[in-house]
Amino acid sequence: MAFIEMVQVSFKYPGQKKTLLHDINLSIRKDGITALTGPNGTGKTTLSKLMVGILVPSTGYITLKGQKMSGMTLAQIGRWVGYVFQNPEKQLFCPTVAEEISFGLQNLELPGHEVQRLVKESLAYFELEHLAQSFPLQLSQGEKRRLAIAAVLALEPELLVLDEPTTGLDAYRKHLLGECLDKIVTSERGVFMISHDNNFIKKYASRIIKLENGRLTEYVC
Ligand SMILES: Nc1ncnc2c1ncn2[C@@H]1O[C@H](COP(=O)(O)OP(=O)(O)OP(=O)(O)O)[C@@H](O)[C@H]1O
Repeated sequence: MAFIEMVQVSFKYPGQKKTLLHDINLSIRKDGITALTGPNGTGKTTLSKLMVGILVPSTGYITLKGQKMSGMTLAQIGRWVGYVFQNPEKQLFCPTVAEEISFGLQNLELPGHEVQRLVKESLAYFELEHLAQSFPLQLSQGEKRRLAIAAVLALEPELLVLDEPTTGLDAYRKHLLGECLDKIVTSERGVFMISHDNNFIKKYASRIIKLENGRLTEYVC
């Protein structure tokens, strides 16, 4: 069964004349790394926001684990699907880097010592230990992106959706991110990423889809 299924989805922003996405049929399984690419402004971010319930289709419907997403709250969807925004500042809101990672874990009601262990592990993996007590919005762009990814990943979502995750990362950190995505896939979870980074896509994606003029095309890797 597909993890997320988009069926005949079309989308138009309120107040806009033009329909942005037309008759999208897309099945996302919980395996491998799917990359979504395509020209600027074609609606990739919009499509990803529909996939995670932030936006609602104008026509058509989306299912998550076989259930219609329209009947679910964002909190219910968020238990299974993690979303990392294109602009990491949109999701950083805590007073310190360490709290940014612990916030979601505390909401899962894990014991305190387990939260501390997971935060320490995340900080070490994303090389943010020296910034643990810093104010997130004062970090560099690359550090903010690493923190946004770390905070979502710590929650171990079954599907991780990332919008342009390599922006602001140097070659070494892209390599670490790629390894991390590979690890997610080997633990039977899935990754869906929007990216213009062709080298990164070629190296890590197992499936590439392209959005152009509001319609999807699929390429076999
Ligand atoms: N809230 C909104 N209201 C109206 N129009 C919007 C809104 N958000 C995005 N758009 C428009 O929808 C179109 C698609 O935007 P979107 O960000 O989904 O494209 P994208 O393919 O992800 O672009 P990029 O590659 O530049 O990130 C753009 O023309 C954008 O201006």
